[in-house]
Amino acid sequence: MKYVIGVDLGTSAVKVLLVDQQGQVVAQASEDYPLQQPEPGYSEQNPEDWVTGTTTAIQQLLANSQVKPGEVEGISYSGQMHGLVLLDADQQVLRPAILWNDTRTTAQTQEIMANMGQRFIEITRNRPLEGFTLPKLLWVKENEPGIFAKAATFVLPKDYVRYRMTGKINMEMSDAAGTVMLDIAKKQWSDEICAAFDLPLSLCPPLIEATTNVGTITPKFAAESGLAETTAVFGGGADNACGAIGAGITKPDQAMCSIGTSGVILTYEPDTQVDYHGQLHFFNHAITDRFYSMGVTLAAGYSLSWLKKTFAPDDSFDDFVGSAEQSTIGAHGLLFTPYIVGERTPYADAKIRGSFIGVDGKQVRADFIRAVLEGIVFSFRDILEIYAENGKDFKQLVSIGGGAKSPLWLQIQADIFNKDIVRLESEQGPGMGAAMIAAVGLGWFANFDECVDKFIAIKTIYHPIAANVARYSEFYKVYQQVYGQTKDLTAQLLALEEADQK
Ligand SMILES: Nc1ncnc2c1ncn2[C@@H]1O[C@H](COP(=O)(O)OP(=O)(O)O)[C@@H](O)[C@H]1O
Ligand SMILES: O=C(CO)[C@@H](O)[C@H](O)COP(=O)(O)O
Repeated sequence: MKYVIGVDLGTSAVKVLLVDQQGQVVAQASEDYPLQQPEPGYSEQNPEDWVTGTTTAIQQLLANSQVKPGEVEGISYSGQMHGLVLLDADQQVLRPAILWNDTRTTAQTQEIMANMGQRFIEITRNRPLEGFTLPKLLWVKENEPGIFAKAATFVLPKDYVRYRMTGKINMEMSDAAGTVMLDIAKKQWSDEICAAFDLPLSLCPPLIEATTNVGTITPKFAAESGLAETTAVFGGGADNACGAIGAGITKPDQAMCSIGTSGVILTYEPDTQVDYHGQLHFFNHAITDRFYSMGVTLAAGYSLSWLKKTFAPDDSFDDFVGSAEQSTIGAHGLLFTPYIVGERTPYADAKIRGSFIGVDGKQVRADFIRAVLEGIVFSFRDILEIYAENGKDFKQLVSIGGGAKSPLWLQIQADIFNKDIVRLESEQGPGMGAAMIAAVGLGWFANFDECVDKFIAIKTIYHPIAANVARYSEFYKVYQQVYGQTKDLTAQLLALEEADQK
């Protein structure tokens, strides 16, 4: 038998999948790691935790499956995007990684627009948001000059893990797009952007495609993980690009809804013709020479995890989420906005914070859980509205990520979007996408479409219920007003809190 491994380097955990040639998940394992938030708006992880977690998860995977290491023909990766890993000339990590949901870089995003303006958007096809990598590099340059002076190169989270498994430093294209230092149409580092911010081009590592075979596992990593030294290693992709492949989003008019730590509505783009003027993110796909656009809710699964950790740490996730059945549509008049770490789409606003609106003495815990589930999906509806304004209407969305485990949440998606929601056999889209990259890289399939036909299977389709759709559209009208009416209030509260921390 022959197998591939997909490594999904998420924000909350690394998840590894062992997949056979029929696309069956033979075994899976995962390892959690911590997130450090030393100051408001900061979000960091220790790259060593990713390597240790991946090593342990692979050991468990091989032990659980009884598969012989030599039968694992290939391995590839899906990685949380944008995180800055700075390396010195000896490839040593210089500081903790600054993650995608770290919003300390508002000043640098403003600097970028002031310096390059529209030209920046033309090259990168994105606005310079706090989460992207370039503002993080500039933050280190300005605030930690001693560290920056030692930096020889930088990589992204999954590229670092791949380096530790192979000894080769590269950056893969779909992730490189999320640095906003790439000319995404030319697929080259932008010397214009590097020059504008006085960054040496030598900082930017060599680019590879998702399916590029970068070599095999080093003897050291083989000894630590139990993998064979013969296993071929492929570039991998940004987690949303991999999620799209794992959800079978390989053609126009298909769309995905992902609830991981962040939340994403994404569609495939065949070329660079469409222009969302930076309102949506626009990146190179893990499918060579193709693209995707997406809107991002910064705290989707994270809002729910925060609620559970804070108020019900001992409940199981299934029980906690399931208890929202005891509430009703609109959570007895309670609305939640999921801006608990700021927002990206449709409001590029690092200072906004979340709200519960309509708190009433009659409400119970189930209403608060329900309001959080609904508020997250309302924020996705905001993204779908941008697509609709640009003439894109999707018949159905494929739902993936940890949030797709909940039948209640899937029905809420169908009702708030008024669209069919597809649940797949495996909700682990990014990990499956990573395994599919290895399968295509190995030549098991001529292209991703062939691999999708073999590997992806629908489990259930959730259809919108007309009465629920009508009721939710009334609540959505109120939800749409909350951002404007809470923006100043939450900014004042944040300023008071920040002053208190100093
Ligand atoms: N049983 C469940 N039902 C609904 N949502 C869940 C469940 N378990 C976890 N989640 C949500 O899934 C999120 C994690 O999803 P995952 O795709 O693993 O994220 P990441 O890739 O960012 O680590 C959590 O933040 C949580 O809100
Ligand atoms: O910043 C983005 C996309 O631009 C996030 O989607 C990250 O890529 C993290 O993903 P998850 O950990 O939520 O899967």
